[in-house]
Amino acid sequence: AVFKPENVEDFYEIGEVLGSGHFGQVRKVKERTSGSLWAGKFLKIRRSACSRLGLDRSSVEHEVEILQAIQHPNIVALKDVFESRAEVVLILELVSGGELFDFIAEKENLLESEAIEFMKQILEGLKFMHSKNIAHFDLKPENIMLSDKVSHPNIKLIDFGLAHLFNQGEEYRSTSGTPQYIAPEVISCQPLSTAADMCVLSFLRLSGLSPFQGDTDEETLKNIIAMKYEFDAHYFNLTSSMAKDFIQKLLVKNPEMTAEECLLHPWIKPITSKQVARRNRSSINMRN
Ligand SMILES: Cc1ccnnc1
Repeated sequence: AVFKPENVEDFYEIGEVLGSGHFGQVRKVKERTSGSLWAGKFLKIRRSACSRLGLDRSSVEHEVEILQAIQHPNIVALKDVFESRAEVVLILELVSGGELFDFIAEKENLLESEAIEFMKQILEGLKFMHSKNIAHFDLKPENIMLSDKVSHPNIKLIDFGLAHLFNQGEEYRSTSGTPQYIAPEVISCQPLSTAADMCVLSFLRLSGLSPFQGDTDEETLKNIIAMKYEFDAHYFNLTSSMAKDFIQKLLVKNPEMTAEECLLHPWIKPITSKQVARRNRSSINMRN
């Protein structure tokens, strides 16, 4: 893919750092013509095959290809791509509501109705991605952001650096990801699928916890393989049985539900008014 060879600063005024990660930096940028605000993701590109620093260009092309393939209200939008000598800059939709993680952490009790609203939006984004045979593979609280700082923000999935587009019938193995949020099949090197995105998701949303958190990374990985987790009563005593049922159906080696099926689960899509009432009475203890 050819990216714009012009200098990004001719078109955008570079602002404050918003975040940084394995890839490089994300900075707030202002488009000079319109004054509109965006997020510039500055990726260092390897200059030579043997250098370890930076990303190789093909992985950046891959991330661009994936972002161009999925335009959805719950997935960060890609507007433009610039390339200079050693850097590629993705101009992304500015997501300024912070991480869902922090929003949840600040809450004493997250009402199940609030958790469900977040879950629904995440599932809509995942359902759309999975319908295009794309799995995120690095789904964790830091990569689930909120569109803006309002009372009912929209979910935006970001950072598709590890995402993968499945070609028909292709088997894909990867051991990248973040230890405490990795799905079991990733660690046991089984063929991956979009189900990996589903596995840890629900538990996280409800409690802001990684269900398998061990004292060290290998301890955590062992827990995941053993699928050893318990509903720590301290956190889940008030959670409705529907919510627990929802989690139990997902937090298994082969998650029983796809994103699409999750959206139909009674916890998310209540059938009767009684179910709605029961849900609104319960809340979820947040990790304190
Ligand atoms: C960190 C980030 C990424 C994408 N858009 N806005 C902010």
